[in-house]
Amino acid sequence: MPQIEANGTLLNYELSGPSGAPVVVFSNSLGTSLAMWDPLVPYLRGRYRVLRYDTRGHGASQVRDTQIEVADLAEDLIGLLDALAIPRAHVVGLSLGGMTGQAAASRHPDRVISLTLMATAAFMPSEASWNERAALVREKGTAAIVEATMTRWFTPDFPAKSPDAVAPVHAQFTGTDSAGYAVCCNAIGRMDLRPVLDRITAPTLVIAGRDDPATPPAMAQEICDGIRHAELVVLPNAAHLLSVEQPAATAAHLLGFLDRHRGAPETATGAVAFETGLTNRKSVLGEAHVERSLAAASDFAGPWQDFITRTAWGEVWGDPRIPWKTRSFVTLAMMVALGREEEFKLHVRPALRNGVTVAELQALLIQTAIYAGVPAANGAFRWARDVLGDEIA
Ligand SMILES: O=C(O)CC1=CCC(=O)O1
Repeated sequence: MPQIEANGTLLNYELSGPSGAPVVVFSNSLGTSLAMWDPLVPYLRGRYRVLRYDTRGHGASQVRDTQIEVADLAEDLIGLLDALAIPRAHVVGLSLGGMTGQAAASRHPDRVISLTLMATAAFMPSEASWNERAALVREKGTAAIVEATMTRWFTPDFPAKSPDAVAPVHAQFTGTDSAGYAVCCNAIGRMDLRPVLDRITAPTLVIAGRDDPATPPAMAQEICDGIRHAELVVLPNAAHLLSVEQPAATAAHLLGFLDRHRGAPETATGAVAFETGLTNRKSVLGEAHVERSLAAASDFAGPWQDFITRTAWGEVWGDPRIPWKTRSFVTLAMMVALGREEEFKLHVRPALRNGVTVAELQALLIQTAIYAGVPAANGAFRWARDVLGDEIA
């Protein structure tokens, strides 16, 4: 993943999605990385251009062991938009990321199309307790507090029920640099964003986890009360890391909100440059496959590759009115109905990358039996097994 200098700090970031679509920038929580958004991002693929980055001192971004304030983290976010020549974006942040979002939206209202604040607070006392936590982590590392943290971040039954969702978060936490974590704790301890909330003009969605002991719904209500155009959603069966514990519900609220404040015309993309199509094609089908296809194209097939890249991948997959997850469903269903084994197999893994789950794939193939016939569905189950093997057992 690339690094870029933003506000004097090297930030690790990832930018993907149709180049004409509005940008949604995601800011992570304390002790995680941009990978914390993995369960949520597939819901947006193809409909929005997703920018995620590691907060400084986290993930693969630069660690700077100097005193900072939450305002500095906000300037990092704005600096990242500057460095990538993005004039305005939808800003989404969870916990520390939500504090960064509040600070960014109050300091730079003209850069924020909309603001989504998840499991966060404008004020989180006490300073002394944050300084104690910072000192403990400096001395013993994040591993010393990881179990207590996971207890706050997820509802009691979730880790046993969904170990695959919790394991990456656990690893991100223990992999976080001690100094990077500690300076952010000190900044949270000193933070009080309550007096600047009324400077936020962007429409704001605040999402709280009903069972979050770290930033309970009362803190979300306090934010809502301070912002002019804010709406509150309290998610059941969710603690602090609500986008990991309840990705589908979180995505439904987020997408509904973003779509209402989209900030881009709802029109087809029309003629687009080859480069735009190439970006989408690689993003969906994978870089290696696309490079192989282009390299294998002779003088005879070259113009065909060019046509497919510009039209199928630029104009059609690049039209943000239909999310890539939906396009994957439709493509797979059409390939079953037409009996196109090669193209079906090509689209199975991209569909999973676009957020289709194995359970949804199974349901889709059963549905094809109704509309395309039992033999077609029968073949498709075999093709899916050929591609996914043990993964679908
Ligand atoms: O560490 C926690 O449990 C709560 C928290 C505060 C800021 C953040 O990002 O997480």
